Amino acid sequence: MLAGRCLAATARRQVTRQGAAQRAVRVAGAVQVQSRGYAATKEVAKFPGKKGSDGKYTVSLIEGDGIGPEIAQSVKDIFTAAAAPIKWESISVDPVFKDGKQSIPDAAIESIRRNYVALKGPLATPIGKGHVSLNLTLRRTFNLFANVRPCKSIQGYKTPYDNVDTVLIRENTEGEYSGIEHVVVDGVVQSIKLITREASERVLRFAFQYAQDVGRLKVRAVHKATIMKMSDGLFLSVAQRISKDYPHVDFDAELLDNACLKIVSDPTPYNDKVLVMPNLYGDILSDMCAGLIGGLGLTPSGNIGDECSIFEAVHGSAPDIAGQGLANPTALLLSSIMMLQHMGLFEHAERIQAAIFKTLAEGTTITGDLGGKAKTHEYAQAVIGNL
Ligand SMILES: NC(=O)C1=CN([C@@H]2O[C@H](COP(=O)(O)OP(=O)(O)OC[C@H]3O[C@@H](n4cnc5c(N)ncnc54)[C@H](O)[C@@H]3O)[C@@H](O)[C@H]2O)C=CC1
Ligand SMILES: O=C(O)CCC(=O)C(=O)O
Ligand SMILES: [Mg+2]
Repeated sequence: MLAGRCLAATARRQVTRQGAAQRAVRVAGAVQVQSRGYAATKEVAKFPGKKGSDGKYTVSLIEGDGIGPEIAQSVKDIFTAAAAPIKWESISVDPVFKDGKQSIPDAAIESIRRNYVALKGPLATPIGKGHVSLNLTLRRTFNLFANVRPCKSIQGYKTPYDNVDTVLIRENTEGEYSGIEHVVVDGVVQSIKLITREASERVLRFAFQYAQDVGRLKVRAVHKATIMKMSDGLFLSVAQRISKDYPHVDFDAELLDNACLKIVSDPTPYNDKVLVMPNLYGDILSDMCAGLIGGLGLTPSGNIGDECSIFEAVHGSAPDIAGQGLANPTALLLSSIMMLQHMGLFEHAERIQAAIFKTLAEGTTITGDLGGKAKTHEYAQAVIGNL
C-alpha cells in the first residue's frame, strides 16, 4: 500500500493506534539507529522503496544543475564501492508547459511514483522572470509536506562551536512559498503567504512523531505570530493543540528573530529540540545552521511525503564553483545516508556514513570549502578507501 511507505504515514497510524500507555513504552524504548541524528528510528523507517527480484532497490536520480552532476557522481561511485543495493534511474525534470501551466515531465513523475524514493541534486531557479522553482514544484507535485534538515558538527573540523546538533522541520508546501503573487496596480505587488490548518497539522504532527521516535523529546515551534497574527497565529495554535496528543514531548515556541540570535550566540540549548516552522523560516534557518558547522557543503535533508520522499542537500547549484571539481559532495552523500535509513538499509548507511566521517576527521583529503585542496573525486576516493 502506497501510504504505508513513508515516515509520515507510519507516524499517523501510530497516533491513531497507540494509546498513551503504549506510547510511553515506545518512548522509553526508542531505538536510535545511528549516532549522528540524520534519521529516525528503525520502527519509523521500516517501509522501504521497491525491491526488485535481484534484491536491489531502484531509486530515481535527478543529478541537477551546476555542481549537481559532480556531486551525484561521488554518490554513485561510493555506493558502487560499498555494494549498496541501489540501482539508479536517471530522470530529467526540465520544465514542460501544458496548457500554459508549468509542470515536470510525466516520465519523471512516473519514475518517482514507481520507486517511491528519489535522490536529487540541486536545481537552479532563475531570479525574477523564468520558470517556477522546480524544487518547489517537486515538493508540491508529490505533496512532500515535511522537510527534515538536521545539522551536526563534524568531528575534527573546527568551527566556533564544536557541538552543534540542530534538527529543523520545515513546512514544505505552502506559506511564503505558495507562489501566489500578482500586481495589484502598477508599482504595487501582492504576494500571499498561505497557511492552512491542514498543512500545518500534518507537518506539526510529523514533527511531534519524529521527536518521539528519535527520543528527542522537545518540540519548539518557530514563528512570528506577534506580527502575522492570523497566519503564524494559526500555525502556532495548531501546534499547541497537536502537542496535547504527545504528552511525553515537551512543547514551547519561540519568535524567529530571537531564535536566530540565540542559535548563533550559543547553539547548545537547541541540541535536545526539534524545531518546526513555516516554509521560509525553515529555508533561512537551515542555511544559517549550516554556517555554524562549516557551510552548505555539509548539510543534508529529506523531503518527506505520504507516498514518496526526495532526499537532497540543503545547498543550491553553486554556480560560482560548478564544473571545476571543487564541490564538496558531503551534503548530498549525507542526504543519501538519510535515504538509506529511510529505506531501512541501516547497515549500508552506517558503513558509508562512518567512512565519510573518518575522511573528514582525518582532514587530509577534504575539499576547498573546508580548507582542503582535494577535488570532489579525490575526496570521494578517500571515502571509498575508508569504507
Ligand atoms: N534545493 C535546491 O535545489 C536549491 C537550489 N538553489 C538554487 O541554486 C542556485 C544558486 O543559489 P545560491 O544562492 O548561490 O546558493 P548555493 O547554495 O548554490 O551556494 C551558496 C554558496 O555555498 C557554496 N556551496 C554550496 N554548495 C556547496 C558544496 N556542495 N560544496 C562547496 N561549496 C558549496 C557555493 O559555492 C556558494 O558560495 C539558485 O539558482 C538557487 O535557486 C538554492 C538552494 C537550494
Ligand atoms: O528552489 C529554489 O530555488 C531554492 C530552494 C531553497 O532554497 C531550499 O529549498 O532550501
Ligand atoms: Mg534554501
